[in-house]
Amino acid sequence: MSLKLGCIADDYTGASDLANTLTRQGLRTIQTIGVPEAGLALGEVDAVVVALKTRSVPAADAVARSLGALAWLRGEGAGHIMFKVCSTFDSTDAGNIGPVTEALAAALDASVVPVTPAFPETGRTVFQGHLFVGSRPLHESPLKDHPLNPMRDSDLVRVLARQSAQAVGLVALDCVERGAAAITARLAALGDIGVRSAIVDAVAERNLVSLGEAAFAMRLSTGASGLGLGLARAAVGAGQAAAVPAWPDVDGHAAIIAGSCSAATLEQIDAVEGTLPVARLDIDRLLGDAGYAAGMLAWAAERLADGPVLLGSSATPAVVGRLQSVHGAGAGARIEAALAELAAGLVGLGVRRLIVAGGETSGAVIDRLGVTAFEIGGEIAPGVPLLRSLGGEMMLFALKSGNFGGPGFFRAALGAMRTRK
Ligand SMILES: Nc1ncnc2c1ncn2[C@@H]1O[C@H](COP(=O)(O)OP(=O)(O)O)[C@@H](O)[C@H]1O
Ligand SMILES: O=C(O)[C@@H](O)C(=O)COP(=O)(O)O
Repeated sequence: MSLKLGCIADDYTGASDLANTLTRQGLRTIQTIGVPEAGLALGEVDAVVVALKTRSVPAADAVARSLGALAWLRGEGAGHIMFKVCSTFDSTDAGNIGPVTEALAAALDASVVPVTPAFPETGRTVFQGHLFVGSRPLHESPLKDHPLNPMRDSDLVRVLARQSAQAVGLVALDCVERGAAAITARLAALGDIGVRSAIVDAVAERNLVSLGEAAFAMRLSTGASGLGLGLARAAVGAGQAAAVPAWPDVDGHAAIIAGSCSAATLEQIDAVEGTLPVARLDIDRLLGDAGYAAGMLAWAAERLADGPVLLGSSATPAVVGRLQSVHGAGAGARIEAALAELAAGLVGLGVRRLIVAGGETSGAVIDRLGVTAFEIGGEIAPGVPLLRSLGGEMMLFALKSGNFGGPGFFRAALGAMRTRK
């Protein structure tokens, strides 16, 4: 069976966010972790989201892995390829959104690539090429303090140009409001003057539906879940019922691992403190004391039979800054690895329902646990679905983008996983 849509996501929470959007629009969607091993039975699916952990790796690695995913998706007959990036455009001047978009475009012989991180449902809108998070421009939002990709420029044409070899243009809102044909014409005109990728404004779902119609007729597009909504609408047509599977209960303990330092996650941790056991990890000891993690697992083991526990490295920008100056630029990757070991320890203690906060953190945890693919369940919060692992022992997951979800997210996720306490 040919795929209507083949997607390459630059992190695992982003992949589940997109898979959630496609599923809600009626596309039967599977999320795989990396390029699947030969022999994975895809079943009857319309879309596959290949999750990579390429947002913060060197650009050459991100390009090579993305091209590997592209080759596999083309082998499955994918009609349109979407490169899923963060709705806050998380990246550095060295990449990886520009280099990967250009490499995919070259491989597909695509003309101009439309690019938009707009996702109005979660407050991300793009106007005159400038990205807003809620009412604030990106560079004034909490993303300015991200531990790995601090976002200090809201002008996405400028941001993308700095990481692209070829010219970047803009499809402004006045054109987008005129609909799909106008967008197509503007992209063609930009292509004629040598532009190879273009930021597309979008402030409302209707803009994304128009863009999706224009983009679906092309070979490649780059964006966040809002673009996925538009593409899915073009693929299935409006009004398709979202299929939410009814899954049998999964036995086993429940736990939360938090590695995101985003403002939303910090608030979510505060919200459950006092209602369930919360361990705010001592990062100096986590990175420097070989016995510390075993001690934290013993702490969890004493409590899991009574209900969910949370272990988190999450900290405020001031604390993150101090830890980075003490432990160096590799602190984030080392913390991710330590959290992944803790997650494996928790699974060893019988945890089968696991919530992970943070995109890079989720990548490290899911890789460590060896999960290879997910089915998509009900939506817990915009951009965050319930996931069920495919193959191996069945577990339920929620991989939460650091910035997503309201203060009550963890309770909502535990409820969706049917935990009793
Ligand atoms: N206390 C801390 N100090 C410094 N870095 C941290 C701390 N806790 C977590 N990190 C790192 O910050 C990064 C958070 O990124 P990520 O997990 O993608 O979260 P988000 O979804 O909020 O972007 C990870 O590399 C993580 O290991
Ligand atoms: O598009 C989004 O905002 C998310 O899907 C996403 O990619 C978030 O990344 P993390 O904040 O690193 O989880």
